Amino acid sequence: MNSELVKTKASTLPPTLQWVGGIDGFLRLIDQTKLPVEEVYFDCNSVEQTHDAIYRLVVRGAPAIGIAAAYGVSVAIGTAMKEQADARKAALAAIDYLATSRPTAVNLFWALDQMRVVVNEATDQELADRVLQKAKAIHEQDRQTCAAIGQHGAPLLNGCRNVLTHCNAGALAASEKGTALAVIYAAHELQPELHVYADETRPLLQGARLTAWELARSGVDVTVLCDNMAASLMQAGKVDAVVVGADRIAANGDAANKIGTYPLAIVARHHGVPFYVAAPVSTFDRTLADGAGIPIEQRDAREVSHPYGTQTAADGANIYNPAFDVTPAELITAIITDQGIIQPVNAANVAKTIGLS
Ligand SMILES: CSC[C@H]1O[C@H](OP(=O)(O)O)[C@H](O)[C@@H]1O
Repeated sequence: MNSELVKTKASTLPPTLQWVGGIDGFLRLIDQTKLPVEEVYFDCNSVEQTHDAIYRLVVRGAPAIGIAAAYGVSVAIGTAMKEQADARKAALAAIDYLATSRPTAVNLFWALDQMRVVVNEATDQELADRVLQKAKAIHEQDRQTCAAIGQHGAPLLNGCRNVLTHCNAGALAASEKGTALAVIYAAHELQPELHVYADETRPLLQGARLTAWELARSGVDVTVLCDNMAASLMQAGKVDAVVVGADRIAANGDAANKIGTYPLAIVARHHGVPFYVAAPVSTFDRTLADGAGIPIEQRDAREVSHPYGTQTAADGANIYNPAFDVTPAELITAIITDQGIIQPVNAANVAKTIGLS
């Protein structure tokens, strides 16, 4: 996409996900596998299409896949009604099926657990309507959550000129604004000169493709760099802070995020650069004492060996493709949540901020 086209684009972003119609409606997603070159939509008219959209990262990012899965339960009920099948049975089967789409982001399971409660409580007559209303409520709650994360986090970037981020934790990873980018958007409103370095984030390039697209469309000055360039940038004193998202945070503050986050935290600590994680309370997994138990998604080898269909790894080579890594709490300066700032990052402060339940 040429820079002129980007400059003429509206600063508002298209909705990451939206429900179209009533209880017999469908879930419409912007197809993130096509961005930034094509702005096209992927409609989920079945639970299988919803599961596929989550697995293929048509929709991605911890909050967004939770919201998509919630709507996926409504899609399953709509299908059952059309087929005159047992809608409650279909909804419960959809919840179990959608839980198999991706293992790391706890928001997926947090959302599905809430949907299961509604499905079990609703009468037959109110089932379809109540499930859809719950999915919409989770969607709306996330809008508020992202805004709160932005407001809590912006002051931490006071005086920062250059902020580095990894992957995409923006509007495309949530309902709108996102988590790490919500902080950046809020800081940018106060400091229009704020500049962002976006790690391209191999192998799927969420930073180059999605974060740069969001920020450029939103009028935030952004520079894309290869992941292996971040260390020398910090060594040169060109990074004032790092802000990233998270997919699952253990009770002691250990945080799973896109692969490549952990080395970024090490380098940031070595160079005295503040390292912030931004995440809603729904990203915390209270059942895990530390990050050792966080399931790490292993993805298809071809994402590494044949990026975008072009073979780059030699035949006969094995491929290692974990989608996430875990950054220990002691390397995180603060966790920015919708309920406030966790700093220093330890189990006591996590429990105080997110509550124990
Ligand atoms: C706001 S959560 C975003 C989080 O999710 C991304 O992973 P993926 O693109 O595989 O869904 C990445 O870890 C982001 O930080």
